[in-house]
Parts: sequence; C-alpha cells; structure tokens
Amino acid sequence: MAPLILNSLEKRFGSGAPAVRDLSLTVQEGRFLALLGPSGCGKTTVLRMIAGFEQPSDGSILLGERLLADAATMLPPERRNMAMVFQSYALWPHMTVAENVGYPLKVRKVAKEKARQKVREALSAVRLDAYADRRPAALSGGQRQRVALARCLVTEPDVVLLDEPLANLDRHLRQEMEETFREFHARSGATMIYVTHDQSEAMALATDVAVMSEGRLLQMAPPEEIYARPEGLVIGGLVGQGSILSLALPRTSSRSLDWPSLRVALDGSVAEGTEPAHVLVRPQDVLLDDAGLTGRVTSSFFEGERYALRIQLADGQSLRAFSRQPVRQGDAVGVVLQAGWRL
Ligand SMILES: Nc1ncnc2c1ncn2[C@@H]1O[C@H](COP(=O)(O)OP(=O)(O)OP(=O)(O)O)[C@@H](O)[C@H]1O
Repeated sequence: MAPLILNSLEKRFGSGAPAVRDLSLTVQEGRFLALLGPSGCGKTTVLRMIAGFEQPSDGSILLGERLLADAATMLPPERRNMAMVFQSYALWPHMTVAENVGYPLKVRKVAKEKARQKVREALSAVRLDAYADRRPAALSGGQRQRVALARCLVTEPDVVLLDEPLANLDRHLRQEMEETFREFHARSGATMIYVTHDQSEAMALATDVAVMSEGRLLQMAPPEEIYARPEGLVIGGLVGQGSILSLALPRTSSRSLDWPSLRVALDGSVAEGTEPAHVLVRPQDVLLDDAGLTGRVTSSFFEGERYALRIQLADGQSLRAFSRQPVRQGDAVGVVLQAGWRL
C-alpha cells in the first residue's frame, strides 16, 4: 500500500464554475480521511474521481508512484484495487448475505473454498456470522450497511471509499455504525475516505478532516486541530457550534484570545491600530458571571442536563451559551468570555 496523492485536481462539468478546483492533498496509508463540506461543495465528485467513475479535467491522482488518472490517463475502477460503499448499499436482493459478500470474489474467479473462507472472515469482522443465509430484505438498515462493508473487505482493497454511508440511518443506529466503522478501519488497515456533511460524524470517525467549500480545499488536519484552530469563517461556522463575533482587534493581537483582550474589544475602547476581525467563541467558553458584560437572554431551551441559551450583547451581537441553572428568556445576565479564536 502507498499514500494516495491528489495533485492540483480539477473537474469541470460544462461551462459553469468548476465542481472541484486546484485540490491537492495526500492521504497516508492506513489513515481515515473525512471529506467534510456543505452540499454541492464537490465532495462526491472528488470521491468519484478517486474511484475512477469520473476523469479529472486537470491535475492527477496517484497511489504511491502509480498514476491512476489525469486528463489524458484513466485507469478503470476495477484496476485501482479500491472499494466503494454507497448510501444505498447496492445489495443484490435475490442473493443471500454470504452470496452478496462473496460476489466480488466470484467475479475475480477466486477458488470456491478460498472464497468461502474469506466470506466467513469478512462476516465475522462485521459481526454478521449468524446472518449468512438471510436475504437483504430480512435485515435492518444497519445490518445491510454491514453487509456492504463486508463485501468491500473480501477484496482486500488498498482504499475504501464511503459516500455518506450513514445518511439513511436513524440517530441511534448511526452511533452504533460509527463504532463499526472505527473497528472496521482498525481491523482492515485500509486507507479510508469518507464523504459527509455532518461535522460531528467527521470528527468522531476520522484521523484527518479535509474541509471543502465551493470546490476548494480550505483546511486539512486532525479533528482536534480543526476544532481548536479552524482557518477562516467557513470552517469556524461549520465546526463545534460556536458564535462568530465581529470585533476590532489590535493588529498585533494573537489568534488565541483571553477575557481581558476580548473585554477591551467588546467595550470598543481600543481605537488606535485596530483592524476588523472575526472571533469564534464556543458556548462552553461563555460563563454567566455578574462581573462580566451585560447581555439579555433571547432564547433558552432545556436540553436535558443543561439549558442552551442565546444571549444578545449591548452591541447587538449574539452568543450561544450553556447554563446548568434555569435561565429564562428576557433575563439580564452578566457574561465572561473565557476564550476566543481569531478566524
Ligand atoms: N455529472 C454532473 N454533471 C454536471 N454537474 C455535476 C455533475 N456531478 C456533479 N455536478 C455538480 O458539481 C458540483 C459538486 O457536486 P458534488 O455532488 O460533488 O457535491 P457534494 O459536495 O458531494 O454534494 P452533496 O453532499 O449534496 O452530495 C455541484 O454543483 C453539482 O451540481
């Protein structure tokens, strides 16, 4: 196995703006990359180019030193040693679970006994040993998804591509399947690329997150890094439910901001040498404290273990906050912003 390299990748459909532009990234062997971004940003197009269903208009795709595709070259999907798991599972309804899982081996004319053993191993990896003789119609959504995963395991792919595989499942099942994916990744050792528009899913599963917007790659980093140090407004707005404030900050201020510097900026008392900036403030960093700035609660919802609040500051800007104590809409509160991140 080898790293998967996307090199200044571009895809144009017709005459409009390119669906993917100048996208470069490297996925090291065995990593789990989540491609995250809003609907229409080009995630699926990137995945389809990697799989071999679309040809790049420009740039190239390599697995190690092997060129898979560029504007002039196009290795067919079956010669890339990749497997793709679709949202719809794409199982054959007339075949049993074992037959579905063994199908890629039959196509490759693998000897029967060997194929049987591989199917057994793959079904055990997704905990479906007991379901080998069932048909897909007699399985739950999560079980069907596991059959689709087992089917991709049997071919021992270098790269597994997943296109929003959990989108059709309910919340409870999604959590269970996230576990299955993590386990599947650990056991198979395959490089995985996972398309999603759900930031919490991307964070929970992946070893690296690549955020896309309008066909471009904005930032690629491990989940903790994207969460703690998002680059720019789009990513700041996408990850971790924060509020974004517009403030005038000293040109020399650091990106990580504490309460004294935030307080001065919110007071509007720095005038000289400032520039407009966007500052991300996470709800857990907003403390209710009478020593802070005054604000008014514009909404309050009980979420189970806490209240989720929206608080409007004197300058009209709004913050999200949490409170363990009951707080009502219309209440006046003091707020201290423990930390902020300049986007
Ligand atoms: N075969 C095609 N022909 C023309 N335009 C296309 C084609 N496939 C995708 N596009 C366009 O390319 C852009 C990116 O689409 P893509 O499906 O990659 O986005 P996405 O981020 O995966 O979105 P979603 O999450 O909704 O699936 C969109 O504007 C889409 O309309």
